[in-house]
Amino acid sequence: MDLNGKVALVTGSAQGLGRAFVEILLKNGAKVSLLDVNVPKGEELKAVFDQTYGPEQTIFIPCDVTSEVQLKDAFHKTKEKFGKLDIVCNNAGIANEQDWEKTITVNLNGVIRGTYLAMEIMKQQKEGGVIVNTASVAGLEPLTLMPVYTATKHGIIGFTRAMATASTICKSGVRLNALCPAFVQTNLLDSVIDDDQLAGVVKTMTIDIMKRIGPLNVSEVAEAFLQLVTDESKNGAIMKIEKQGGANYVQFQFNTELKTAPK
Ligand SMILES: NC(=O)C1=CN([C@@H]2O[C@H](COP(=O)(O)OP(=O)(O)OC[C@H]3O[C@@H](n4cnc5c(N)ncnc54)[C@H](O)[C@@H]3O)[C@@H](O)[C@H]2O)C=CC1
Ligand SMILES: CCC(=O)/C=C/C=C\C[C@@H](O)/C=C/C=C/C=C\[C@@H](O)CCCC(=O)O
Repeated sequence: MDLNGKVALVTGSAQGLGRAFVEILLKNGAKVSLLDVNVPKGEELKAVFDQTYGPEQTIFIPCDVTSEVQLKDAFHKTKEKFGKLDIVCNNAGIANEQDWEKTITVNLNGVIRGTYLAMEIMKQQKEGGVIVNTASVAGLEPLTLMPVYTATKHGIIGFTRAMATASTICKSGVRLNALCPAFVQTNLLDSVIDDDQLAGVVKTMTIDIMKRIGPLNVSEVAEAFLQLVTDESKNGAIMKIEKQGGANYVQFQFNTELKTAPK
């Protein structure tokens, strides 16, 4: 997929991975709708992008992905402003095991709602579209310290794979993928490490692991994101990216017996 003239929407785009995803989309010629609950940071970033890419290439929409009204409105405003929607990245996420219900509503409900809103628009477009949901390695292997965060990321992967299969069966023209980074140097990672609520011995163990495998930087993950967005042959693929191992597609074991029609 050539990104020139394409229209994208990224949630959680005011900083961290979301900001990096927006930047690589802009660099490749796309117009981008930035959604974030952090309005000052979002407006500040919009001003930066206006300088580099011109005011017409982006729009910033204050949006809390846990609000159905706000998310619907943001998708509507994006379609109204740019006329179409080709790429959606449901990226907004938090790691808060104390307020675990909020973690579920942001990380899982927000991705599910964003996916459905994107499908509604894209399936009516001749050119379809692509949805990339930001999961995590924690969606493939549990994080001892963050069981609820782990559950949300496992949920994103299962949901995305199911939607991708349904999209193929219905010939909707929409591709769906999930991106699973290992540790990435962002505010989220810093907040987890600095969280003194986390258990001592397990925290030390996990931080040792983090130091050993090394955090990725956001631009490394953004390159993997771009690969998923532009490769039109990969509907349903789940991509894992680690500091040492780089980016690889995850192989899942299918129980073929489950796939045969009932006797
Ligand atoms: N940092 C890491 O080690 C990894 C992060 N991830 C995932 O990447 C995604 C982005 O995380 P980071 O860039 O690391 O975090 P970050 O904290 O640097 O950025 C997250 C952005 O999402 C926004 N946000 C949070 N709640 C929101 C809500 N309810 N509505 C709208 N926006 C909201 C924040 O304001 C912030 O701008 C998350 O889904 C996270 O789970 C996945 C693997 C590793
Ligand atoms: C306190 C340490 C921690 O859990 C940090 C989490 C930070 C970011 C969120 C997440 O998206 C990153 C996950 C990265 C996982 C990488 C490798 C895992 O296999 C480590 C498993 C460590 C464990 O058993 O807890």
